[in-house]
Amino acid sequence: MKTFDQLFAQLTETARTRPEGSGTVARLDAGVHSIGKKIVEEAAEVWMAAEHESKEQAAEEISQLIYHLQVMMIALDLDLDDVNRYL
Ligand SMILES: N=c1c2ncn([C@@H]3O[C@H](COP(=O)(O)OP(=O)(O)OP(=O)(O)O)[C@@H](O)[C@H]3O)c2ncn1[C@@H]1O[C@H](COP(=O)(O)O)[C@@H](O)[C@H]1O
Repeated sequence: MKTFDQLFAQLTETARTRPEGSGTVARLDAGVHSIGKKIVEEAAEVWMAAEHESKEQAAEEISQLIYHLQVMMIALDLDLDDVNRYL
């Protein structure tokens, strides 16, 4: 289990060190267009799970959406403060 900030720190480090086999590195290399499509897909899965599936499944889909949003943040070279200032 990890928090939002801990995941962001991990993904930032992954982007810096580029370990072999990392899905995050592959997503970053695929670029903003590809990451954006994945965000839209995961957002739809959150919606469907919220309406038609269990709370547990909705929570899992929400976690995946958060992951892809963080990948987009890193692709755009945004850090947590860049986003937090609008919360
Ligand atoms: N939290 C996540 C996470 N959430 C979602 N995903 C990815 O997003 C996909 C979303 O699931 P889908 O049901 O859409 O699966 P899919 O249709 O097969 O997706 P595609 O792989 O085809 O895009 C998952 O299969 C993962 O590839 C994640 N990948 C990684 N993480 C975290 O990121 C860390 C670093 O990951 P790596 O870079 O892969 O080492 C990991 O330790 C995890 O903690």
